[in-house]
Amino acid sequence: MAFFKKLKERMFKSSSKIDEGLDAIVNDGGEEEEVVTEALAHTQPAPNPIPEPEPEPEPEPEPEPEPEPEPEPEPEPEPSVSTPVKFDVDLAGPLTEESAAPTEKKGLLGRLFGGGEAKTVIRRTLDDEMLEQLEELLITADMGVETALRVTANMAEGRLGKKLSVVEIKQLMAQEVAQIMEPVARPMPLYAKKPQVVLVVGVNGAGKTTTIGKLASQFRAAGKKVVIAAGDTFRAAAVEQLQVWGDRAGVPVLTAPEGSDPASLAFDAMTKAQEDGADLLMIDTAGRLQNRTDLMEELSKIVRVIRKKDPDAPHNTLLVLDATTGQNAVQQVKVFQELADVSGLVMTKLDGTAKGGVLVALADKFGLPIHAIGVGEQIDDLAPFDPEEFAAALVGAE
Ligand SMILES: Nc1nc2c(ncn2[C@@H]2O[C@H](COP(=O)(O)OP(=O)(O)OP(=O)(O)O)[C@@H](O)[C@H]2O)c(=O)[nH]1
Repeated sequence: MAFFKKLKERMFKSSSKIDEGLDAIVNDGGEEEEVVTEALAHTQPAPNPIPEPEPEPEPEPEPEPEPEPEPEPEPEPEPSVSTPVKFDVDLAGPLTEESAAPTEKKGLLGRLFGGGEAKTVIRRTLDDEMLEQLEELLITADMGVETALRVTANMAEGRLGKKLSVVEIKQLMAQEVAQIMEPVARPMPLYAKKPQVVLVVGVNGAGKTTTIGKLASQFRAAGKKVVIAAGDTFRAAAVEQLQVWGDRAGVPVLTAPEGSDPASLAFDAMTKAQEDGADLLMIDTAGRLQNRTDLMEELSKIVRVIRKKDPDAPHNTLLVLDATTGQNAVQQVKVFQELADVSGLVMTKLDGTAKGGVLVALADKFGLPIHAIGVGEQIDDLAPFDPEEFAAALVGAE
């Protein structure tokens, strides 16, 4: 729950983009409606229930053959789902005869008892034009055309012609996004195997080093013994940075001289991790995509070498992606799937970008497990991926 608050704050750029877009869409052709809120319920102006896809069949008042001669006054047929009255009822509790009374009566009653407060909310009828606008908005949030189409089509199912407010659209959107992401939300699997080898791949600057540091710290806090191998031997700065993270996490970092063979370092690290009885060995790698053939050769050599020690290694190949690259991340997944046997994704830098929607596109397109998300540069700014929380933070829903 605490992380959700942080996630919402950090994903402000993505959610405010969607927020502003939704305001413009609903205002364009929407109509003001008056709703009555309970004074003590500090809710959004219009937390009307989202219209259900299928209209509920009206409950037929069954004429019960009562043995006792007690003529019960039957309730009036219910008002339509999207009236302000229903909203009041929902806030007040279960539907009762009194609470199902028409709007004016309820509003008056509310006012008489000092509890009702009239507010206006803008609702727009969901039609093809509005759907197209919603789709465009999601595309600008980097969700990609196909995924944006899928989300809006699911939102529309059984709801065309219904009136929706911004708050309701957000809830609906969050619901559909979460549904797409649910199947891929899986923490990195931990095996009994010692050491479990985690190969970390991704382009330069994606956040590999930072992610390794954060993960190492979390595993260590969970009582795991971790060893890190600074496999990007081509950049002295990368090695130094990893050492800093290792120190922070209290985890040993194995390094090799600049320009030396990363596979040889990986082999040494594997030997050390085995000798030390480490639970996890995390291997950082270079990310120079400019020369794909070299990179592929380098990665496959690392894999070949560590397999001499354990034929099942690496047990996980994590692809780290930078959210600020937006749709470009889609291309990166394709390329790294060719270069390595990617088993899961970590998306970094979801803070400070309006392109968070790309993670939805990745979930939809590749179905690869999403293990964690990064929302800052501090050691505790990496969290397991929770689809509902992510979806709500992305669209700015409660
Ligand atoms: N805002 C933010 N910055 C991040 C996040 N993750 C990493 N960074 C920053 O991104 C920059 C690059 O991160 P690194 O971990 O060095 O990336 P790398 O993939 O190891 O890059 P190379 O060492 O160049 O291969 C650093 O300045 C990090 O502090 C995140 O979740 N949010």
